[in-house]
Amino acid sequence: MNILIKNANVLLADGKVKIADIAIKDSEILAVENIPETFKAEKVIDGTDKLATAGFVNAHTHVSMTLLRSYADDMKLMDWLENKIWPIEAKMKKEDIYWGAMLGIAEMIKSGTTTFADMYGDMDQVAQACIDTDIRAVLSRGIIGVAPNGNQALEENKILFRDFNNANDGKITVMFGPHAPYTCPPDFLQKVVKASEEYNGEIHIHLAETKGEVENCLKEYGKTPIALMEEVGILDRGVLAAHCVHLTDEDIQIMKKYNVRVAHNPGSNMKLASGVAPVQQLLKAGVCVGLGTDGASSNNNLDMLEEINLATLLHKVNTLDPLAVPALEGVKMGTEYGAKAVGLNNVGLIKEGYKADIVLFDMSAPQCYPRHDLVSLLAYSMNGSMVDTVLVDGKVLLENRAFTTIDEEKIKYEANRCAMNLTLR
Ligand SMILES: CSC[C@H]1O[C@@H](n2cnc3c(O)ncnc32)[C@H](O)[C@@H]1O
Ligand SMILES: [Zn+2]
Repeated sequence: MNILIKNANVLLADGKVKIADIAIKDSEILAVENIPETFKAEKVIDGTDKLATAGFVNAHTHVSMTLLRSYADDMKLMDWLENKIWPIEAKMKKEDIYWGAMLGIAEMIKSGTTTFADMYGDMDQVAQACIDTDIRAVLSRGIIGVAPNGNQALEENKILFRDFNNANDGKITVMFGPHAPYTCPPDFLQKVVKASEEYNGEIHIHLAETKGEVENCLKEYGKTPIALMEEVGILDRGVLAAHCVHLTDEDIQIMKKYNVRVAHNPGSNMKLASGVAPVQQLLKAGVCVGLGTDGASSNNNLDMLEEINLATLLHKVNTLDPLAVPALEGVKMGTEYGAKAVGLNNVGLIKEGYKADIVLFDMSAPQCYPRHDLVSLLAYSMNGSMVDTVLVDGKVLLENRAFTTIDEEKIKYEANRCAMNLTLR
């Protein structure tokens, strides 16, 4: 379908905001500003008083964990995982994964996210939710190598790859998802490397999230998690690494050498008291850093604009440098860099030839005045509930804050029913 977005404040690829039109042909942006006279729109969207940005890329989440939102708070990572999360996840059925994913996807679309990278079990259900909502996603089957079903989980990741890589008109891609070095020992990770070579798939993994993880890794293997991944061959495969909080200077050099892409999760790292990732050093070293929410049980929402805001603030207070992660850098981490981090080259910018994944923010609220600097307003003043219109792959999924294709009330009802049943099992 040909769509014309008219007269919007457009955040352009050079970081400047200009009033412009955007022409969309099928799934792609045909032109920005200089629209060909021959372009005939079948639908016109009025962008007056709206800010148009590329859709946010949530570079690391576990979307079905929306069912566990507010279930276990104020705990450290391993206590949270071992004593609350893993026991209840063991009771989750396919239906729970599906409706948890539908709820999370609805929340993400409504707050401007158009792509997410996910790692969980029963990923065929998450893939189905992506197909039913038409969001873009990079899916991996989370694999706990030390669990009795570790080998089976790896087989399921292969099946996920076969069934869903490039599915839904290319909107779904698949990676391999070994959970972490502390749940996947080196001999198991070598099997993952082999599978990723066989399928030509990249790897999504949690790395160096807590001090305890790094200390244990040094004790057991004499190497940091990053150095261990280099030794095992994981880094040769193309890696999306979640967290990367506790890094040495040598780790950062290794990450740069192998082009490891980072999903920084400031909200989750703060809530689980994991620490502050060295984002300024990573960016300075030329490492690609995107942003993620992590799951809704450690955040506790999937609002990427909040994550952008947290990233811009956290690194200033941590380094005592007001120039740490400026507004535009935060927005790029949530869009352009996030897209690269999850392995998508034509996503994350409003630019000719890029995928038409576009968000229009309603700028009518009092906190959008005065308009000295719209990027500043986006990073420091606005919030996800100002999202008015969302397009993914040139299709309008949200218009006037309402879904065009999915039933929000049904999703909330079913997800709540699943969550309540789950706690009774
Ligand atoms: C095996 S599927 C993925 C697995 O990861 C768990 N998880 C959620 N958040 C985190 C985190 O911050 N660090 C490590 N693991 C996390 C999730 O509950 C699933 O069990
Ligand atoms: Zn995670």
